[in-house]
Amino acid sequence: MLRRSHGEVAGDLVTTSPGAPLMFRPTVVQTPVFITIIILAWRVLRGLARAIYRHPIVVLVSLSVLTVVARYGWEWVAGSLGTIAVALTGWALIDRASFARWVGWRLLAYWRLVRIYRPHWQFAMSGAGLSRMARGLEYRPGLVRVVCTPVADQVTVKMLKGQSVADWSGRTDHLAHAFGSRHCRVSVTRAGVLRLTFSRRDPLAKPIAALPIPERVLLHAVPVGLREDGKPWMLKLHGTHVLVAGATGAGKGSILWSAVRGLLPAIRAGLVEVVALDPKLMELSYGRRIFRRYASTPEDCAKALEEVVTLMQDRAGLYAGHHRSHTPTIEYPFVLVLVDEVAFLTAYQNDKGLKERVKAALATLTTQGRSVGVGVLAALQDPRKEVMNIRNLFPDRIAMRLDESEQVDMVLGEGARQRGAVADLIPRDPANPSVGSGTAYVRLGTSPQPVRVRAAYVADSDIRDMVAWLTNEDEQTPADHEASGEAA
Ligand SMILES: Nc1ncnc2c1ncn2[C@@H]1O[C@H](COP(=O)(O)OP(=O)(O)OP(=O)(O)O)[C@@H](O)[C@H]1O
Repeated sequence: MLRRSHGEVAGDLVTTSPGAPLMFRPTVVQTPVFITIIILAWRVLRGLARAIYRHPIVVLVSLSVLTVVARYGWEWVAGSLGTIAVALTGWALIDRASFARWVGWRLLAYWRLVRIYRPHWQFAMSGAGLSRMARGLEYRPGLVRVVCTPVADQVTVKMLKGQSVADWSGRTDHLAHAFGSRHCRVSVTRAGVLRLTFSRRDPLAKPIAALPIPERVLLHAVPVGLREDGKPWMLKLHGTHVLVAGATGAGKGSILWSAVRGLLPAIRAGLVEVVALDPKLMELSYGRRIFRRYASTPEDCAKALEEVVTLMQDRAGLYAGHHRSHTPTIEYPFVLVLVDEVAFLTAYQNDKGLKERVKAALATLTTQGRSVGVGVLAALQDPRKEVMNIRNLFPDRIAMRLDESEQVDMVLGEGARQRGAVADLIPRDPANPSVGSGTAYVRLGTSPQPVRVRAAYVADSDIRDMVAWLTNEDEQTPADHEASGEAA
């Protein structure tokens, strides 16, 4: 039987504070030995079951090794392990990619789990203020699993009840340093479960050379660079409008030119037409032969925009009651309006009448152009409302290097900087313009979390090659690209 001895006032405790409460010794319950044994046995069994569930391969291999040792001796085990090592080395040499996918990254993930994440989890959680104390016990978020990709570790975490994503996204700096990484990113996988992405290697550290001209053009996924997870960064151009904001020298030109490069086969096939507005007379003039229409003076830019508005309205009239969306054809191609430094036309323009014409045309295109196959891709240095009051009409926005931290939320929306879009911290080196240039933060359609990306750098020689490729009739006929110029 359980024996109870009652709590009593701890008379031997001395306190100097007059208002101190009385201290009680807790009730002591003496547990019989057999109950203690049952509890211990239950814990051992539960631990074993958990080990088998969590690490079935490790348990299976250990049991197999022990069985072989018991039956045939150590020589057999050494021989088998040697054979397995030779087979794995051969696999790695013959097909590195499949070896990495099935074995390499899994082994690395296990190694990092037991060497880095598990040993440091308790201190990292309490240091970052993400564990909770209740009734003398510490409750920690659960470390569910670790997956390694070529560039990062993805750690799945079960949040404590009552925690929010904001609790975690405000602690990314603490977490990154606790686990020896430079960046940590938080994303939600399902209710109560988060994925922390710790980068091990930065695929965006070095400039990316111009991407190859694609064989097939998908207007909702034009390759323009790389994402921080090492995957291609695809830009949606059809059915949306894109605003690129970045300080001078941020590399806005590389996004504009990478987009044009990715569209080239469809331009050659006549399925896409580009109208380029280049009020600074610098960025786009080099490849003007690629564009259906090129304008540089403010008057000509306003005219070009109004021409596209007319085309858009004609199409809207034709489509009314027949189509609800646009599919590019040679007769009705997708029209991309490319604007370098849009504020030159909408804010810094002296001629008030011209300024209003440009603003009205841009507002009309960005509100009505999407469903009839007209898109706007505009670059801008200063994202403040006074400079660009129609920035919210651009559904997709890209924040390149910005001068002030407040500008990040102006571009990507409220809270984007807090969620990790530190566009104001993109490095710059006046002595080496390629440092950090082309790097940006974007929000992909599937998640509100900003993702770091870098556009490929399209040099002048690449633009020359693009013009030559476009005008070289021998290489491929436009018909070859008709099927590949399919749209969103
Ligand atoms: N993607 C990139 N990768 C590496 N370096 C780049 C990239 N884009 C641009 N650069 C470097 O940065 C310099 C400035 O780029 P760019 O002229 O495109 O900037 P910008 O944002 O258009 O500036 P501005 O608004 O002053 O015209 C380039 O000359 C080049 O050296």
